Amino acid sequence: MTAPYSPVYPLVAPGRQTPRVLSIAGSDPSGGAGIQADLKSIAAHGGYGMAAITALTAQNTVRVSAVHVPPVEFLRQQLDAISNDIEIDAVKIGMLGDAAVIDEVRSWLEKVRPAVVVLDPVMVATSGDRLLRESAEKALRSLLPLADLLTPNLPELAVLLGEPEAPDWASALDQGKRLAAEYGNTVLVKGGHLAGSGCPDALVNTSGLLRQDVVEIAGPRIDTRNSHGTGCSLSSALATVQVMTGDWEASLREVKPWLLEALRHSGTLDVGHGSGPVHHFHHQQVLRPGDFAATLWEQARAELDAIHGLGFIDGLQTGSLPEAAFSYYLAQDAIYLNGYSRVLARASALAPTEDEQLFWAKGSRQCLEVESELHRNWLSTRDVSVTTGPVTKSYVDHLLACSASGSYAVVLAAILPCYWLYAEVGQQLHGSYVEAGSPADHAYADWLKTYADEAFAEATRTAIKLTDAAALAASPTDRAAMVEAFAQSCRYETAFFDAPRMFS
Ligand SMILES: Nc1ncnc2c1ncn2[C@@H]1O[C@H](COP(=O)(O)OP(=O)(O)OP(=O)(O)O)[C@@H](O)[C@H]1O
Ligand SMILES: Cc1ncc(COP(=O)(O)O)c(N)n1
Repeated sequence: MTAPYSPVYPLVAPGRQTPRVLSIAGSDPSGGAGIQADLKSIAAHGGYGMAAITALTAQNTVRVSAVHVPPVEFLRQQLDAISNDIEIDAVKIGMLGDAAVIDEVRSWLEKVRPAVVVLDPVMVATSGDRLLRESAEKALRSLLPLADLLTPNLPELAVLLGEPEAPDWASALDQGKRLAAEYGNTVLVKGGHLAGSGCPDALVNTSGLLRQDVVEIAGPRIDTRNSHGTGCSLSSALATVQVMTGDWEASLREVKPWLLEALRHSGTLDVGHGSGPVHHFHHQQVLRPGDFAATLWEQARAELDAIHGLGFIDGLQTGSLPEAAFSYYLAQDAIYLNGYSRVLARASALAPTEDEQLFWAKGSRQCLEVESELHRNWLSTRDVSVTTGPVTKSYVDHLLACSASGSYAVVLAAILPCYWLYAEVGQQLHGSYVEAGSPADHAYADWLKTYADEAFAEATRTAIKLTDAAALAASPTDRAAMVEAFAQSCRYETAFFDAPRMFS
């Protein structure tokens, strides 16, 4: 008899695609903590969120002004309504309020036995207001054995052990080990309440469930006061991801970087005057027209500062630039324009509309016209080498590589700095020449006059607009490649202006 076929490697990833996650917690009407944070966090990790409300709070980012705990019979009705109909993959428990609520949740857990239970033993809000009656702390301890993962912050860890709060990370880990051993589950020790530049978290389990008793995951401390709801968001995210990975360490490794970004982007939400919420959906931000160009401009501006600090630009402005340096620059520019023209032609070939196709084709043609103009009017009268310089070669190679392997959007991002930085530098140089009274005896007067070309400024505005529009239509991966291609071209622009320094 042949053995039933079983694949060597699972063809389908383990775990559910859309975990059904229930939050049993309090309501925060300001949306930063409690069930509101849990539902956002569950959704942000691809779960289907549900919520049974234990308590209603009146709170905002500054304080909790009132707490109302509805009759526990109603909590039982909520929990039964859910579990009588829906299979629950994971439960996250947050604010419980009082001992009667705890007892109700315990008897429901004993009956339903969900596969994943994460208990965040919420006691005191970030604002300092109590969310669990002191008299209920003993009852809370009786709930701990029913959880797979406990996520106390340092003051809560201390209360659960009946000890003073850990003064440092080493003692916190020690307390975590004792709590894990006492209740036979995994404890997440969180570094949020400690000082220092790092903010570590550690999973602790003393019964061999993890690869070692303490698995620490380091992380930076984000400089923000917006930490309202981090504990809620973290515990519900872990419950969700655990259904998919079945491994606490893998889950924490996925969730922690997300939480860090959620903290980093919290300021953009601009919610409240106190400790604001984190940005749960920072990774799904909608890009509006102009946003991407604004991001690129931040990079370009930094590069412009570098360009304006170059001896070449100063020499061109004052007229003190050695003739040999200027000639070298012109010769390299002519070589560059030939390669650049080919890349613009590639953009034209990839363009999604006829207008765009025409725009880039026109640009490509103009490059060749400017190249021959450089030879006719400037280079024919000078004794200058026509060898391709190293910077010119690298810059053109970078552009050709982007045009060979990149999408339309990436090609545009690589092309753009030549328009944008050149237009900005040109405007500035021309402006200071005019400000100085347009001196006719300036060594580079004829050249500086060419910089005031409004047609080129207009073409630059169009190139920026088209790149921004291409970014809106691009995938996040392509957008990241655009940023990289743009940054690289910016660096080459600076290097290009700096290359003639060997003649100075
Ligand atoms: N400033 C910060 N920078 C980076 N991570 C942080 C910061 N503050 C908190 N965290 C992280 O947020 C999570 C929650 O940690 P914390 O110790 O603040 O728990 P908590 O007090 O239960 O949260 P809450 O503020 O919601 O009550 C942990 O993963 C912690 O590392
Ligand atoms: C309903 C509810 N649940 C939990 C918290 C704790 O969150 P934080 O400590 O960030 O205030 C809260 N403030 N409100």
